[in-house]
Amino acid sequence: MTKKPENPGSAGIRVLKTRIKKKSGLKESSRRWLQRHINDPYVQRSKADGYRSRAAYKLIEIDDKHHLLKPGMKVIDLGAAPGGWCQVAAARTKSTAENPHVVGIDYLEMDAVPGAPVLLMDFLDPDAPQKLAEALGGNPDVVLSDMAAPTTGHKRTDHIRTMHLCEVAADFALSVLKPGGHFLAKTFQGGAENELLSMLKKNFRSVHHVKPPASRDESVELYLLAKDFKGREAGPPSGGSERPVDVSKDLSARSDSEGPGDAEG
Ligand SMILES: C[S@@+](CC[C@H](N)C(=O)[O-])C[C@H]1O[C@@H](n2cnc3c(N)ncnc32)[C@H](O)[C@@H]1O
Repeated sequence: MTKKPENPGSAGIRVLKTRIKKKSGLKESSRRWLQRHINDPYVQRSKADGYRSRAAYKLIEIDDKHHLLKPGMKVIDLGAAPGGWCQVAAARTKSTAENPHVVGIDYLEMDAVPGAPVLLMDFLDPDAPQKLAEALGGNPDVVLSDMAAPTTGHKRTDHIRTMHLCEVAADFALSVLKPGGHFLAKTFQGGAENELLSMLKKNFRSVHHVKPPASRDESVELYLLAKDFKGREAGPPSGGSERPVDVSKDLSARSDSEGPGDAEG
């Protein structure tokens, strides 16, 4: 009888476990992080299912509930590496290597995902919007952003940087989305995001926060989901008179579970 080949994911987890044992010099906090990572059921599942990241399940869970991705849709994935969201978006929109309609961008190199070419560049580079439009060959139906700024260890700084990425992503979505399109972006709880929410509410028919089960309870991470873009003829993105938005009301109104704590990567 032939021996069943070992799942490459299980091998990876075994290597990590050995490293934790061997690296007695590892800082306690890093040891705890690694231990939590390898014991995480989503990490184990992602290895078994062939996903590049546990983050893939966040998009799967959000899409299962809110129905954003459909076959044939054009999708832009901001902050794509290592590629979990690209894999999910390509599979659900039926984007293929021959006819790709999912395009990602990240400044970190990653292995190619069939059906989802990824631009190796900083999204904050002024040329990025043009390059993304060229690579996609038209306007997207969905703009996804899982971008997170590299952590500095200073929570406030990390928070401000990631919120800035979310705001730039929202401006981009407003300038490229097709009418009826959707925008999903990582954000953090407790930020001064009234202005952003107000701008999204003017331009989309439904805006709320979601916290998929795969997003760790102890993480301040949340996703902003803006559905059904009204279209650019609805007026300039931040034009008109602004009305104050009660963020706490918005958070409690969302349908998914939530939990306070640190940001997750
Ligand atoms: C949480 S990871 C994304 C995980 C991804 N959704 C997945 O499923 O594999 C965040 C990514 O955002 C990228 N990122 C952060 N700032 C960026 C920027 N200015 N331009 C491009 N990518 C950026 C990081 O390099 C990182 O790979």
